[in-house]
Amino acid sequence: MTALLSLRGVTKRFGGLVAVNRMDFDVTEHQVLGLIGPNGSGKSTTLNLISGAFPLSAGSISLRGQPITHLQAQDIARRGIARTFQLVRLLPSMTVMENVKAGAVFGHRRHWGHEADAVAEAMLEKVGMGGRGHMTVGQLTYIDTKRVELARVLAGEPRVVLLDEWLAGLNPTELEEGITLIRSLRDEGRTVILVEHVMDAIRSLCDRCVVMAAGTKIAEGTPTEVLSDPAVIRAYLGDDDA
Ligand SMILES: Nc1ncnc2c1ncn2[C@@H]1O[C@H](COP(=O)(O)OP(=O)(O)OP(=O)(O)O)[C@@H](O)[C@H]1O
Repeated sequence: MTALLSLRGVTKRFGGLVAVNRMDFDVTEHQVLGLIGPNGSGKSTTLNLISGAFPLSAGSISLRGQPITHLQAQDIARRGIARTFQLVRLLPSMTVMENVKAGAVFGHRRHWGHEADAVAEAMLEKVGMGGRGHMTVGQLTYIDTKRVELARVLAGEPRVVLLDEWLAGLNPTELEEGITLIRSLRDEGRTVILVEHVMDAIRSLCDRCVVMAAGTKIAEGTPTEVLSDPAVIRAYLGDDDA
């Protein structure tokens, strides 16, 4: 299958620290790729490189064979790559509806006026926040801020959705709902890259996984393959415990 998104030799240095070291991987259409690894292994930085938040130190990233390596974050979003953040980023002075509409206006497929309203309503409904568009961000619970952030991302109709620990901190019922929601994104044709520590979610959602440790890819395969790989187990447990 042809790659939708490809990373080749992607490297990010912060001073003397190599946070991401020559990462190579492909994601195809309709795929959920799990990007996993211990804390500090470079997963969020990899998402930041894909979404254009940070410039690459070396390597290249392409979307449908077109280089996006040197594009600004807003241009990458316009091409159809959108992300959520580990620490949810919503505009606190705006209502839920206004936040989601911003996603519709500035996303991949731009919607204006009534059309933006309709898209925002539909996305709020999709994430279980229907009818709550009038609320302010300050009134929301933690899980609801996550839902609204996802609605904002989806309102831009991205082809590739980058989820940075979107399932973290959810209770078991919310987790089930979250997993169902992410699965529905793939079913409607989107490609998802999931940075996640919740292994049940990785097992039930991901077609493939890339495992990082200390900035480097140490394994790639199905969740079952990588989670039984001794190098992966060692990376999670540490050498002393393995
Ligand atoms: N803006 C930055 N400036 C300097 N160092 C950074 C920056 N962002 C990340 N790092 C460092 O890069 C390394 C990789 O961090 P990153 O957040 O990508 O890891 P992660 O795998 O997402 O971790 P976690 O699972 O804990 O979120 C860490 O050593 C981190 O301290």
